[in-house]
Amino acid sequence: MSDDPAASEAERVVGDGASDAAGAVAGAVDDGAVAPSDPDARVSAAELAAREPDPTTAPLRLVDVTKRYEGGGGTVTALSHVDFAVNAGEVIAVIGPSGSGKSTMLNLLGLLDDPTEGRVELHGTPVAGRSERERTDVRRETIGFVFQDFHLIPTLSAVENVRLPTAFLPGDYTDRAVDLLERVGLGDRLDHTPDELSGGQKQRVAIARSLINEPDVLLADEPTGNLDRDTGVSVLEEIRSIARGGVGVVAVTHDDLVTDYADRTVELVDGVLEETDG
Ligand SMILES: Nc1ncnc2c1ncn2[C@@H]1O[C@H](COP(=O)(O)OP(=O)(O)OP(=O)(O)O)[C@@H](O)[C@H]1O
Repeated sequence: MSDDPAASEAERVVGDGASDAAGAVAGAVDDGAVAPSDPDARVSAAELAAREPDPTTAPLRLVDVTKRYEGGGGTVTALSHVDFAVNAGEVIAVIGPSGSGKSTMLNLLGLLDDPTEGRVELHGTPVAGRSERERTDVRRETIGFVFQDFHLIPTLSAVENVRLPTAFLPGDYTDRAVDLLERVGLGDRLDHTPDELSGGQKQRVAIARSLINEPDVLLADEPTGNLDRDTGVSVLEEIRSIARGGVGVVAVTHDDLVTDYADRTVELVDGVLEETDG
């Protein structure tokens, strides 16, 4: 971690990995239709991904994961034998009542905590056994984070916020940050600070920032929690478009709007994961 609070915030929420994000994001506008020559066979990329998920290549996967917390009040089983794979191109909503294990699941997917039993796999490779440094690197290279309250640095402009995770890397990522902001419709707000942006615009900046490392998976914690319905819709359209570009998205939510936009919804009930019809 850096002593610079702005850089530390960037490390906390997105890490500093970098490769060519712009190309992937530029390609994320297609809505995923394939096989156009046969309309009856037309199917979205997400449907394809969801239809035949290959666990051995899923970007991120929980395998028979149980998570227990030991505390003053005894043992709490927050997750029980959870199997879950995030496939490229799909948006998955995770719902469930308070205390059902959603945050615990998101922390495990974000490699921020370890399961008590079972394993977390990245592209078929277990995460366990990696050093903290390796884990941090792999998190930065693989996973983007989006939060309900955006986690933007108030003193920095939109461009500076987006390129912040690359602060420790050689080279200048300004052009890429600009590309990403244009991609999310903020090409005319590049120099605005967060307090000069609407809630939806702030979330778009946060989404652009989450993509600067070209992640395979986007983990979103209540991404529409602070947005009105119309703004939520436009942010969800953006998230779905990003997924169609090949990113797997997991959104923990209480918002029915998110489940409307999800390709599938899973529900946690007392730490047990169930697939729903939604
Ligand atoms: N560090 C901890 N120590 C002990 N128990 C914990 C800890 N973190 C979570 N728990 C317990 O694990 C269970 C799952 O918590 P979690 O935060 O994952 O639920 P949640 O579904 O995200 O809830 P909410 O919707 O209210 O945020 C709860 O019973 C909670 O009290």
